[in-house]
Amino acid sequence: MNTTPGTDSTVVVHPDQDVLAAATAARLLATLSEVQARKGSASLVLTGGGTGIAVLEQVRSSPARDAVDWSRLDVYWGDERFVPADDDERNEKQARAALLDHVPVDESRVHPMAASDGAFGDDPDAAAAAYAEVLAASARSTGTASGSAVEVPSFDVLLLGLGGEGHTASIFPDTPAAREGRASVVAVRDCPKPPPTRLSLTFPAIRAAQEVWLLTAGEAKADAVALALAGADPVSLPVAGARGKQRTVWLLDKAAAAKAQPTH
Ligand SMILES: O=C1O[C@H](COP(=O)(O)O)[C@@H](O)[C@H](O)[C@H]1O
Repeated sequence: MNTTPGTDSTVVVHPDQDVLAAATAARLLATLSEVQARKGSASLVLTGGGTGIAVLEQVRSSPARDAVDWSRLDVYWGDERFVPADDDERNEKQARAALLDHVPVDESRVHPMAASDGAFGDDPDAAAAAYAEVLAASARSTGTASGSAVEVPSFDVLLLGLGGEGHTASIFPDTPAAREGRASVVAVRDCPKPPPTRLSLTFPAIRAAQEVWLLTAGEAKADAVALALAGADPVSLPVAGARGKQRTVWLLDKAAAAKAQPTH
């Protein structure tokens, strides 16, 4: 199926989660190496979640892994669980175990969000403000995304997962984060999915990315996918509000795509 819910949106459906993860890893390696060939370096925003981490594991084991020059890649996160640095729930910890500890990234170009036992202590608002400043500083050195409402880099590829209730990054339905229009990063409390306290990019930051890729698998996501592709309100279904400046690509398995309406 290949639907076009917005001008440059594409839906790609794979038979199952294993094929989805392997094909998305190949797509990611090809895209990042092409961006590096064109611009010299590339930037990637990582997601947590089952499919996002499975993609990183597939990148790690790919024979084409070194098509990307890992030392010329800036790495950011779209959201983080605000827990101690060594907590297994941390998106950074999972991404490092899946990929980043196994490739020669330049640590000065890897930009994790703070942990709850880090420099800002147990203050998620201070941690969010600090990450906004990290993004603003990167934007000042590499160029702010044109037309962006917030000062963030023009991310080349931004990966997102989604929850069955419609959250993406850590923007949950009907929350202040879903209405945020000025900040690039916010603290999120009382999340319905644990852990309850998180940090998240906002819609203006997500929409500064050139390409947004929405990755998900399984029938538990099918209703949210179908509603988003049908044009749901992003406040009540945040994943409907995630889009890239150039492209928005939905990368799904059959079960997650099962309720979506193809346009051709
Ligand atoms: O908590 C989170 O969940 C979502 C989706 O995860 P999944 O395991 O249901 O696919 C993820 O996108 C987000 O980054 C993460 O913090």
